[in-house]
Order: sequence, then C-alpha cells, then structure tokens
Amino acid sequence: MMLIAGDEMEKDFESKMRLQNQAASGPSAAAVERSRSFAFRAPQEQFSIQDFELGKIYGVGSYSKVVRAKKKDTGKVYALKIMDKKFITKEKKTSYVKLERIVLDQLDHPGIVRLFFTFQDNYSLYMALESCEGGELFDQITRKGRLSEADARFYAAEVIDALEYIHSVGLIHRDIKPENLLLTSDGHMKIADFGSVKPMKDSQIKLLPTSSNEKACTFVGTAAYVPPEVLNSSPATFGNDLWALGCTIYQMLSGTSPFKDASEWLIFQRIIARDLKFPDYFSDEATDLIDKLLDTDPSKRLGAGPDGYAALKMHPFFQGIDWELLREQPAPKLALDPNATSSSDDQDAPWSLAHVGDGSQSNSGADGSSGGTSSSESSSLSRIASIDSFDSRWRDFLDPGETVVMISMVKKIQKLTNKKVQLILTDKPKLIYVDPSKLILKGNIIWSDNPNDLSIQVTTSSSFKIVTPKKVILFEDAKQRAWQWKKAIEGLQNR
Ligand SMILES: Nc1ncnc2c1ncn2[C@@H]1O[C@H](COP(=O)(O)OP(=O)(O)OP(=O)(O)O)[C@@H](O)[C@H]1O
Repeated sequence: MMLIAGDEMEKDFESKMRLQNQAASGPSAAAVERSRSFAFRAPQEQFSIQDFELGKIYGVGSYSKVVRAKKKDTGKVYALKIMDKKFITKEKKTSYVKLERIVLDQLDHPGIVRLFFTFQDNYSLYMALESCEGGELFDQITRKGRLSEADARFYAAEVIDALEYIHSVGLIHRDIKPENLLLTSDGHMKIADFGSVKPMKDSQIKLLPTSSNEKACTFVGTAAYVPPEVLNSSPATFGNDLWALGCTIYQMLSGTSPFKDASEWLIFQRIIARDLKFPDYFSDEATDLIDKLLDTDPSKRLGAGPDGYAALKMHPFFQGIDWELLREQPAPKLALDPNATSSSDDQDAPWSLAHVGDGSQSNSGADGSSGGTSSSESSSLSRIASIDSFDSRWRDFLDPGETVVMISMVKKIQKLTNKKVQLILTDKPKLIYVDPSKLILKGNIIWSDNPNDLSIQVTTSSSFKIVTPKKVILFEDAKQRAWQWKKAIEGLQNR
C-alpha cells in the first residue's frame, strides 16, 4: 500500500492529540478541565467518498474544494471540504488544516459553520461542514450591486454576534471578509474559514502543542481587509477583526472595499494613510460606525474599548436590532445566481465517482489500491480537481474522462466592454472560456507546456494576463485567485 505524506500527517495529528491529553492530566483545575475530554465532538469516521452523492461545487479555496454532498444512508446534506494530502504537505498547509479542524471542533455558536465529522482515504482529507446553501455574502453584494442599510445592518449584527463569541473564547479570526461570511438557505449568516485563526494566550480553545507557534509570525488575511498595525508587524489583537468588520460593512453598503486600488502595494499605501472616503449616500450613522471601526489605534476601535461589545451593539446604526432574537428574525431576501440552472436536480445529480478520493468504488483491492480507473496513476491535482467535471453546466465542454482542474467566473477585460466568462482549465490540458448565460464556447487558448508559448502574469491578486505569441488576454477574478490560476496552469505545464 502506498503510504503518502498525508497519512503521516494524520498520524502525527493523532499522536499529538494523545500527547496533549497526557500533558493535560496534571492536578490543576485547568488541567482537569483539559484532560476531561479530548474526544473530538466531530468524530473521525470510517466513511468513504462513495457513501455520498456529490452535487455542485460550492467553492474552491487555496488548498481545498468544497462540494455539496448528500450522505446516501441518512439523506443529510453537508458541505464537504476536500483536501488533497499531497498538495497540503507540499504547500506546507498542514498547520492550517490541523488548526481549522481542532478549532471548528470546539466552537459552538449558531453564527459559526459547524463541523460534523471528518474522514480520509489514501489521497484526501474530508471535513463534513454545515452546508450554507445561500453562498457567500460576497456574491450577494455582487448580485445586488450594494445592499440597503437595513440588510447591511442585519448581516453586520449577525457577524458581530458571532465575533463576540469568537473573541470571548480567546480567538482572533484574522480573515473576516465577505467571501468568508456564508449564508444559509434562509439567509442567516455563518462565519467560515478558520484556517487563519490566532488563539490568544489565555484562549479556552485546546490546541496542539505546535499549532499556535508555527503560525505566530505568518502574515495572514487578505490585503483589502488588513489593518494598518498588521502592516507594521504589530502583534495580532481582537481589533484586527473589528477593522475587517468595518471594511466589510463599508463594502456591503457601497459594493466595494474601502481601500480598493489597482495593486496590493497601492492598497497597503491607502490603508497606512487611512485614505478613506465615504459615499454621500451613506447615512450619518453608517459613516460614524465605520469611521469608529476603522480607527488606526486598534484599542480604540468600537468594540475593543473597556465597554467591549456593548459599546458596538449600542451604536445608533444598530437601533432596532433585537440582539437576543437575531436568529429568529427573518433575514434579508437572497438574490439568486442568475447563471444557475433552475432545476434542483442539478444540486443533487449523482456524480460518477471514478476520479474522486481513491477512486476505489467497488473494485478496490484489499490493499486499498484502485482497479480499473486511471485514478491511481493520475496526479493528485487532477484527482481532487476532477470533481468539477460533474457540474453539469460545463460537462458539454469536456471530452469523456476529461476533468476540470480549476474553474472561475472571471471578467475578461477588453478595451470597450468587459465580459463575464467562465474560465475553465482541464487536465487534458485545455484552457477555455465560456459564455455562462448562453453556454457557448467563446475562446480556446492554445495549450503549450512551453512558457514561451503560454504564460500567466499576475498583476494584482485579482487580475492576471494569459500571454500567448498571438495575444494577451486580461482577466479579473473578483475572488482574488490570480495566484491560484498561475499555480494551476504552471502545475500542469510542469506535470
Ligand atoms: N460550509 C460551507 N457551505 C457552503 N459553501 C462553503 C462552505 N465552506 C466553504 N464554502 C465555499 O467554498 C469556498 C472555499 O472554501 P475554503 O474554506 O476551502 O476556502 P477559503 O478558506 O475560502 O479559501 P482560502 O483557503 O484560500 O482562504 C468558500 O469560499 C465558500 O464559497
């Protein structure tokens, strides 16, 4: 049986958990509290990917894919976060994965995405998360252009309610932004993505011995939402999240982040200079709230002072909010994806599983090796990516057996007009873009493994150029995945 680094990672994880338990069994009250349990609330199950019917892709992160998955026996729907073990090890993301797993396991709040269980196979780690069918707040802002103050107030209140809890257990999230604020089908907010979380010294959250140190000096977060003190290498504080909250409220009300600019460097200059302008249509209350959250002194930000969250919740912008009954209130109406197919079967359509996980469906050998499929030979990149092929909208653009490595809705920037296109990279390799509403092929970028004939230049975290001898095409990925596109294309050129 092939033993890959990811298995070592999981074993290492388990042995450290045991170590932690033993170390925690001393006489002090805190130790007793720690030793009482280190059984995960979300258990490590013996499931396999074949136990699930996979549906649409919810999203792609820098080291994972999140897919809608219905457990066949119970009919329960999860958001299955699938991480390729080899990729995680190669990209040195193990500490992020471990931290997210252990932190999510212990968090218990209606405003935080719940982790139900985990499992693994030879190639992948799987986290079964609470499914947020309403998608990202980011998409709501994009679809609506900007949100009304009433809607922004409600979402901001739900984020504050969850942030108060996160801070009360001694954690700083460090990546609050509209892409990480997910909505349930009834429109309520859940904070997701705990891979960048920073536990404070007195955090109530139990950790692995190395988790916090490994990441102590790492720059995390997203350029547009980073507070000025982080750019000056000051230690992380709860104020980091309050700054990001201010940026997020600004973005909800205006449609763009407050320090948006053409490059990361320019964004950082604007943050440091606090170059902040409020649109005329912001109410005085909204302007005042954002102004107080975007204080350059982290300890003076509203919510960080001696009155803590009470001061934030009492701000006039939140007048009329019933903080106790937030989750019982009707949430803002969701704007639906105009490009989504209307039928609900698309969400539940069973996928072929030949290329997912260890691909062993019914013909796997006793040693766990797969028989009959190409998955045992295929690269880990295409294995995890293959799940995209079954998003039925794009199936017509693929040959049988061809799988998608990366896919994004991007803007193709042209002189006169910008066009929204679905950019698709497959394992063939093939690089095409498709008109998402008419579902017709708009372009095929001729593939070459030679970077002189095909290269990708990242200009900012959200824009990149695909350069061939014949033409240069400029794309904008609003979700800031320019570097991921570069990596994916170069990964296939060097396969
Ligand atoms: N529980 C969930 N329900 C529905 N969609 C989800 C869920 N969790 C994540 N997603 C979607 O999947 C995308 C990728 O999530 P993931 O947590 O892997 O990456 P990320 O943290 O957003 O990206 P990165 O790791 O690069 O910061 C998210 O942006 C979101 O759109």
